[in-house]
Amino acid sequence: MSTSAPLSPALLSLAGLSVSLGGAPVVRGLSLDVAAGEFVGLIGPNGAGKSTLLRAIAGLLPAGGTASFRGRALAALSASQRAREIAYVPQEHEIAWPVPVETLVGLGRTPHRSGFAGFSARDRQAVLSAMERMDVARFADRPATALSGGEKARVLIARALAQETPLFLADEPAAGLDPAHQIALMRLFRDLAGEGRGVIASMHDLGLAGRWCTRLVLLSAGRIVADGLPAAVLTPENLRSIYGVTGFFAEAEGRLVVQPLDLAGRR
Ligand SMILES: Nc1ncnc2c1ncn2[C@@H]1O[C@H](COP(=O)(O)OP(=O)(O)OP(=O)(O)O)[C@@H](O)[C@H]1O
Repeated sequence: MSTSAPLSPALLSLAGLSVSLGGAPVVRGLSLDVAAGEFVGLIGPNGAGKSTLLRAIAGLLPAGGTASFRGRALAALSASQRAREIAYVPQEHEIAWPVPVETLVGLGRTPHRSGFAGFSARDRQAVLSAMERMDVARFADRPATALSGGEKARVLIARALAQETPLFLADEPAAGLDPAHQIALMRLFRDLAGEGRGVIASMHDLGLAGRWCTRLVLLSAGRIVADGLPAAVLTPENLRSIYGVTGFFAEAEGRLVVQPLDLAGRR
């Protein structure tokens, strides 16, 4: 029997993960491995459990089953150990205090700093690089509350990037961004995956998901109903049965183009 190791060992392994909210099961016995180098788009209709799953992986919700990171139980990691491994960008872009953008992005370095030590050259470089990658460096001194919705979203992604974690989780990160910044974000996530990190992002824009993710995981009612290459997941049948829509499918520049067209069953 062959015992050769898999080519890409999993960064994240979920087995039988379950989460209940308000007494109701929302994520139901979900198993999933995500390897370094993958940009996974988590897709599915409203209420499918995407945010709940991301929040459970980030350690913000108690979950049943097992979740491990590079073979270690996530539950055994301290909050700061976990924050050095996994960054999470929430769906809400609320910023409570008028702190300068650079200070807010600098909070992403907290898990790497000890006590009240100042910022190291490495910390400053990580903050600057994250602000540049998210095109917010020109706002560095501006209060983070004095930004547009999309700019705030980019600042919060920059804060998570500054964490420099092997795994990056983002809940609908493309929502509210203009097309150029959406595509720049998709390119960034592909680059992070190319650097050997793992990215899991929930997405409603099936066009972006189909075109840029290396893999799609389709959730419905808390369960995975399809998992694989974008073209294998975004099929006419899955669009109809899971989303209740018809779609236009094509290929451009070697990658999938998907555009939802109408409610299924309408003429
Ligand atoms: N605190 C709560 N108590 C009870 N049910 C909840 C609670 N929070 C969320 N839910 C339910 O859990 C289900 C999954 O919610 P979740 O936010 O994970 O879905 P989602 O796939 O991210 O949806 P969306 O695309 O709308 O963001 C929904 O049916 C939601 O109503």
